This record gives sequence, C-alpha cells and structure tokens, in this order.
Amino acid sequence: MKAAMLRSVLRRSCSTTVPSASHVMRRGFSSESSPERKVAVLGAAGGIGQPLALLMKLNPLVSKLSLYDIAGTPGVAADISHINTRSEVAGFMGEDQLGQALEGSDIVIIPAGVPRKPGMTRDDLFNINAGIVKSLCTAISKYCPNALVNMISNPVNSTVPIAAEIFKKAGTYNEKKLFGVTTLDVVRAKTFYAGKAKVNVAGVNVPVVGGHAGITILPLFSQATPTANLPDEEIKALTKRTQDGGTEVVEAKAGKGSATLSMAYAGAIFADACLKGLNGVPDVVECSFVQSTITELPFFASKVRLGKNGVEEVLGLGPLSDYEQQGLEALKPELKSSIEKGIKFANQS
Ligand SMILES: NC(=O)C1=CN([C@@H]2O[C@H](COP(=O)(O)OP(=O)(O)OC[C@H]3O[C@@H](n4cnc5c(N)ncnc54)[C@H](O)[C@@H]3O)[C@@H](O)[C@H]2O)C=CC1
Ligand SMILES: O=C([O-])CC(=O)C(=O)O
Repeated sequence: MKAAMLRSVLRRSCSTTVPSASHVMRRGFSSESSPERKVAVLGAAGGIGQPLALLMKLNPLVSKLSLYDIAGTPGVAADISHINTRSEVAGFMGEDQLGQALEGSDIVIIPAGVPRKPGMTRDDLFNINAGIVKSLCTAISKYCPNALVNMISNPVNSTVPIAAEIFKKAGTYNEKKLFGVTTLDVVRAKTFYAGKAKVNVAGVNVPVVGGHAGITILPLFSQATPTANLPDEEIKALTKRTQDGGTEVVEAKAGKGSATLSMAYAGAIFADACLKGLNGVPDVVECSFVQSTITELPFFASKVRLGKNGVEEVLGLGPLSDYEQQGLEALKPELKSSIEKGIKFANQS
C-alpha cells in the first residue's frame, strides 16, 4: 500500500517537472523557431573579445559560439560555457586550431589586433594589425568562404579593403558579406545627441556615415530623430565629440587600451542585426563600412539593409545640411588614402 502511494506521488511529480517536447519548442529552443547559426570570434581573449563573447553567448540566435585567440582562449571558453543559454561554446588557441574554429561559421567577428595608446592615431596600428587581418582573412577564405565577416580591428578604413583584396586573391570575395563595424560611432552619436536634446536615448536614431577614424566619421545630426532643432554650435560640438569618442576613451584609459565594453556592446548589436538578416527578418538596417557606389570612394559607411545574403541594399545618404556636405567633402581625401593603403598592402605582401 505504502509503495503504491509512493509510486503515484513520483509519477505526479515527474509529470509536472519534466518539460514536454512541445513545451521546449514553445520556449524557442527548437531548430524550427531559430536556425542553427555558428558565430566565431577571432581575438576572443582580448579586451573586446571577452565581453563580446559573453554578449554573443546571451544571444538566443546563436547555436554555436567558437572562440579563437593566439593565447588564453581555453579559460575564456570554459568560463563562458557554464552560462545556461542556447549556444555550445568551444575554445581554440593557436594557428593549428584556426581552421577548426572557423569551419561552418555563418558569421566571423574580428576584434584581433593591438589597440591604441594615448597620442596614437588608428593608422598607427596599421603595421601590426594589417598582417593579423591578412592572415585571418586568408584562413576565412579557406575554411568558411561564405561567412559574413564583421571587421572590428583598426584601422577599419584600411583593414576592410585589405580583407576584400585577400578574398579577391583567393577567389572568394563577395562584397555583400564584408562589413567594417562602425556601430560604436552610431552608439556614441545616439548617446551624445540624447544628452543634448534631452530626449529618451532608447528612441533616438542617428545615421553615421563615411569611415571610422577622426574626420572620416560623419554623424548626420540633421537626420536625427526625434528632431530637436539644436543650434549650429551644439551640432558642431556633438559632431566633434562623436569623431573624437575613441580618443576620449583612449585618454581616459591612460595607456591601458581603447574602448572595449562599449565596443563589445556595439559589436553584439551589429552581429545580432546580421543574424536577423540571415534569418530573413525584414527591414534590418544598420550603418556599416561596406563596398559602395554612393560616393566615388570604393568603400563607404552608410545605412545598409541586411538580408539572407548579407548586404541587401546600400542605402543613400539622404539630404545633408551644408555643414554635413562640407564634412563629406573634407573626409574624402583621408578616407581614399586609407583605402588605397590597405589595397596596396594586400597586393604587395
Ligand atoms: N571598430 C571599432 O569601432 C573599434 C575597434 N577597436 C579595435 O579592436 C582591436 C582590438 O582591441 P582590444 O580588444 O582592445 O585589444 P586587446 O589587445 O585587448 O585584444 C586583442 C586580442 O587579439 C589577439 N590577437 C592578436 N593577434 C591575433 C591573431 N593573429 N589571431 C587571433 N587573435 C589575435 C590578442 O591575443 C588579444 O587577445 C584593436 O585594433 C582596436 O583598435 C577598438 C574599439 C572600437
Ligand atoms: O579609438 C580607438 O582606437 C578604438 C576605436 O576605434 C573607437 O573607440 O572608436
């Protein structure tokens, strides 16, 4: 009698605690509700790489998270792998494991490379980072030629053209799949604008076009929403602060690197937009530095519609104020020379 009662209690408790297959599917863990997506982070043990890996582990659209670095990845991967979210985490260290890290990736995010110290420009990073990007892109063209590449390593104005040339040489270049990540410029423009305009930052939109260094960063505050009719002097100050945002952080960190946490946030926003585009979500638009014909320059940052194949449409600049028009003309020579420097490097070495 006692044994029968115990069996019945156990049966009842099991039926209430073990979720059924349909329950699991309703909660969104099934492959039907969200396709399998592998995301690789190259430079995953670094200042950006670690918080970016954390944010990608929190993204339910990721099913496999591959963390690669030349050092330190086993610890980062072990740590992150304990988080109880959808993706499986694997760590890879050293060039021997780069192929495995990349194979099957839908998106490769690259924050590998040295950051600035006070007094340096992003271009001062070229000599070291150009070689790193070149070797990583050579491996991408071999192991996951169809992946979307999100380039974070600076100088972005040159590393994106380097990547394009490396992919062209390997015969794998697809201009729809290569992105310079300029989201941090947009994140900063939104934050600074909301502060001045005294509006809720959550509802703010500001396109940022051009490139990702100094005056090549051109926020279009004339198109900011909600509108605030700020005086010209405030728009100029906001523009300068957005252009110098990276330097503001480099100086505040006083030799300990550049933006890492805000960049990880921005990188995660951009990767999420790419994942949504791949998954067929309509009207996903973000600014990015991509191959472009909207100016005479071969690469340019502007609003881009993302889709199942990467770039679906490079959107135009829209109406510019006189101040922005001047900024656009002023940035072209520097951006052109940074692009050419990258192309030359990739074809010489
Ligand atoms: N696009 C943007 O808006 C931003 C770009 N950056 C850039 O991101 C890059 C990384 O910055 P942090 O994470 O702060 O630097 P970090 O020095 O903290 O981390 C870089 C990581 O890259 C790794 N690494 C070096 N060579 C590698 C290789 N061949 N393969 C794989 N990993 C390699 C290092 O071991 C290190 O873990 C810098 O170039 C920085 O200028 C930084 C902030 C914003
Ligand atoms: O300023 C730097 O060197 C890092 C960077 O690109 C940014 O924070 O926008």
